[in-house]
Amino acid sequence: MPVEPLSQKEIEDRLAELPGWSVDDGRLTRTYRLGSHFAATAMVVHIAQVQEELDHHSDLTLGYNTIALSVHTHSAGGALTTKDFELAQRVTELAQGHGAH
Ligand SMILES: C[C@H](O)[C@H](O)[C@H]1CNC2=NC(N)=NC(=O)C2=N1
Repeated sequence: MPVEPLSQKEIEDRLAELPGWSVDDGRLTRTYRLGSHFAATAMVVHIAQVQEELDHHSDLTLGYNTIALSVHTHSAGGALTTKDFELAQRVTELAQGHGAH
């Protein structure tokens, strides 16, 4: 089912509920720092599981002890949609359990 682009106001309202996330070059983004490379890798796997469940996938970059996410909706021509914010919300929820900040 197609998803509609969010308006600027809707994006700002949703962003206000997601501390640490920002819109950069039209993509919803966030970087996390973890305690070790292995901890960061485990969180990447957990995010990948959620992305498969949601059928919505970010560009996910693993560093030494960092993770960077960047997402927009390909099927909406690269706009931001509720699917991007749903993924960000799920990642925010799981981040706490990984000790990510
Ligand atoms: C066929 C499959 O459902 C689509 O290609 C999904 C997969 N993951 C996706 N991820 C993102 N970020 N945008 C999409 O439009 C998208 N579409």
